[in-house]
Amino acid sequence: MPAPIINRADTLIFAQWIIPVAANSAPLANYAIAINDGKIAAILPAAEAEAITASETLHLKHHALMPGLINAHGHAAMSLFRGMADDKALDTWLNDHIWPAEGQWVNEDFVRDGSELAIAEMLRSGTTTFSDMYFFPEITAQVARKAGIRAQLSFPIFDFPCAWGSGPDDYFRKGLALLDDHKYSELINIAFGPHAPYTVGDEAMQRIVTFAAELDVPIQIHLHETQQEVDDAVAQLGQRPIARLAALGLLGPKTQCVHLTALNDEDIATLASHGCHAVHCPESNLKLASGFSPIEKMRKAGINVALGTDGAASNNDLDLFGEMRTAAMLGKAVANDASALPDSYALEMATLNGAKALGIDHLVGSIEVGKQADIIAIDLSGLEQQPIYKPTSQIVYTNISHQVRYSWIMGRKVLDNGELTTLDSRDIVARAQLWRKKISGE
Ligand SMILES: CSC[C@H]1O[C@@H](n2cnc3c(O)ncnc32)[C@H](O)[C@@H]1O
Ligand SMILES: [Zn+2]
Repeated sequence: MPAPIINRADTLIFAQWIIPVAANSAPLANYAIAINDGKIAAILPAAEAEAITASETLHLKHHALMPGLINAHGHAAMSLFRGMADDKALDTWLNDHIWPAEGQWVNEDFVRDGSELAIAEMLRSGTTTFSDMYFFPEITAQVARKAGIRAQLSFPIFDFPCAWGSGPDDYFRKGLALLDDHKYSELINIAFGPHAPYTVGDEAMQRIVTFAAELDVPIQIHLHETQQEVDDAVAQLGQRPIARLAALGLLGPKTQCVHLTALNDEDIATLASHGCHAVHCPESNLKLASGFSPIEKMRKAGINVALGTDGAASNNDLDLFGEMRTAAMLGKAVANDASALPDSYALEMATLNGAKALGIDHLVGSIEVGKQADIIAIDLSGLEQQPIYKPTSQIVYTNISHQVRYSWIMGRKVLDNGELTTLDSRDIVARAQLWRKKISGE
C-alpha cells in the first residue's frame, strides 16, 4: 500500500542516506523522513519532501539515518563497577568479586546512579532501547522514564536472597506488582529474569513458566554461558541446561537466551524448534573467556540472533556499534568463513533482530512508515569514515559510535547535536566518581 501523502510534520529530517534495515530494503540516498505524533509518517525523496511544512526541519547533509540500536542484554547499574574486577574468568569474577561487591553496595541509590550513567552512555552511542536484568528494576524504570529511553526490564529471580529481596516468593510478588504498574506504559515492558539455570531450581522455573504463559510476558535468562556450566549441570543433574529448560517448558518464542556458547547440534535444534531468541554478547564472552557462540550455525538453523553488551563490568563499555564490529569479526573467525556475519547481518542483529527478541518489532527495529520514530543520525563526514563506498560498511567496520549526533525516541529528540536533552552528564559523572571513592574506601 503506498504511504499517505502528507503536507505537514512535527519533524522533518533530510539526510544523505537512510538505512531502513527493513526486509528487502536497500540504503536510500538523498531522502527525508517525516515524523508525526511520534511515528514515521513518510519516507520520501528529498525533492518531494521540500513540499512538507514542519515544526522542526533538519538538513543532515553528511549523515545516515538508521533505526535506533537495541541493546538486548545488560545490567545497567553495573556501570558503577566498570573496571573494578578485570581479567578474571566468569566464575571467579562473579563469586569472588561481583557478588560480594553487590552484597555490600547495591541499594536503590546505587541502581539509580548506575542506571543513569549507563543510560547516558547508551543514548550517546546510538542505543534507543535497552534490555536490563538487575536488582531494583522499579528504580531503573524511573530513570528510563526520566531519560525517555525505551526499555525491557527483567526482574531478577534467584533461589536465594539478594539485595532486592528474600527469595522467590518475594521476587514474584515484587515483579508482578512491577508488571501491573507498567501495563499501560508506552516505553517500558517488564519481563521475567531467572538469572541462570545454576541459580534457579525447577520449582521457581515452573512458576515462571505458568506466570509467563498466563500473562504473555517474555523471559530472559543467561544460558550456556560457559562449557563449565554445561559440564556441571550434566554431572549434577544428568542433563544439559537447554534440555532441562525444554523439559520444564521454559523454552518458547518469548524466551530470550543470553550468551549461548558451548552448544552442540542438538542444543541448536532444540532452540530453533522452540522458536527461542539468542542474545549474543561477544565482548563479554571474550573478556571473561566464557567461550564462542556459533552465530552462523544458529542463523542457518533459523534462530533470531540479537546483540547485547552485557554489563559494563564485563565489557567494559555499552557501545553497541563496537559490539557489532566485534560480532562481525568474531563471527567470521568462529565460522572459519570471511563471508559469515556481513555488515548487513550485524546491523540487523543490533536493530530489527533485537526488536524481534524483545517482541516489539511491530513498533521499532526498522525505519518503516507506521513504526514509532526511534531513529538515530550518524555523521559520516569524519576522516575515519573516508572514502565512503558503502555506508553500511563504514557503520559496522569503522570506529563510529562517537559520530552519533541525533537520536529520537517515539519522535522525541533525546540527543541534539551530541548533547543529551533529558539527562545532565556532569552531574552523572560527579555521582559516579563519588561511588568510586566510596567503593574504594577513600
Ligand atoms: C539477576 S540480576 C543480574 C545478576 O547477574 C549478574 N551477572 C552479570 N553478568 C553476568 C554474566 O555474564 N553471567 C552471569 N551473571 C551475570 C549480576 O552481577 C547480577 O548479580
Ligand atoms: Zn548478563
